Amino acid sequence: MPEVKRLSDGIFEVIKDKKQLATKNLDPGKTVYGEKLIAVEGVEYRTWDPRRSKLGAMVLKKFNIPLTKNSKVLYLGAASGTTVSHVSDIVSEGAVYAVEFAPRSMRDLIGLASRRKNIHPILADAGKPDSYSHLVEPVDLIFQDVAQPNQAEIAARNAVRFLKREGYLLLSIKARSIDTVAKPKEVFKAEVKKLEQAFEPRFEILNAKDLMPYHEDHLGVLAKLK
Ligand SMILES: C[S@@+](CC[C@H](N)C(=O)[O-])C[C@H]1O[C@@H](n2cnc3c(N)ncnc32)[C@H](O)[C@@H]1O
Repeated sequence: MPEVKRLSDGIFEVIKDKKQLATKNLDPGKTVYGEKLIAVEGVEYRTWDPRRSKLGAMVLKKFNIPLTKNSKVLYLGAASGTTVSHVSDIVSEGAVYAVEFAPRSMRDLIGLASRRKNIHPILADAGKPDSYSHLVEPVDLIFQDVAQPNQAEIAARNAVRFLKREGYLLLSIKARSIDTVAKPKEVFKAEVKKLEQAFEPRFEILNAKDLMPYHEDHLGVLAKLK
């Protein structure tokens, strides 16, 4: 019989044959991307694969993920909604504003949002927050996974527009999207420095770690507005 251990608000570990990350399924009986459903004491959980999710990897790398069931989240780079669906489970009474600019992914995301009322899909370029400012309320957390050369700048533009004063930024930085030849460590150092110094608003970095062994050459960053 599997057991469940709570890691933080809405995030669990299911202990069966081996430990698995999981969230409580907001849409019982349904899977989103081929993950497993596990019932424990009448509650259904969906397993969460850290190799398919930078946020999942950050949980396992002991980032303190500042999400609660009431959190409002701006999610930049939603793709087809793999990780968005887990955020939707976690912020069960909050909201996820999911921005994605690829129409094919947006179709999947709209399908997901039709079953999960806390997901608000937005077809837009995350680098142009003015184009969706009428659709998004002030948020407690911005999660960004866009794999673009100007990742830090995109984060700052959205933070100044949407992040509450005490809000958090969780960022996945992909070294190869910024510089294909430089050493990832050097790229990470420069990006963290940008977040701290280059833009208004400036960020205080609370945690920054690579996401190995789940994602190669990716840095996870947790930051707060200064
Ligand atoms: C690495 S994938 C995201 C995976 C997703 N976060 C997950 O865990 O399920 C990056 C996504 O960001 C999207 N993207 C890249 N640049 C973007 C931009 N400027 N605005 C909106 N979406 C963008 C891409 O189309 C792609 O779907």
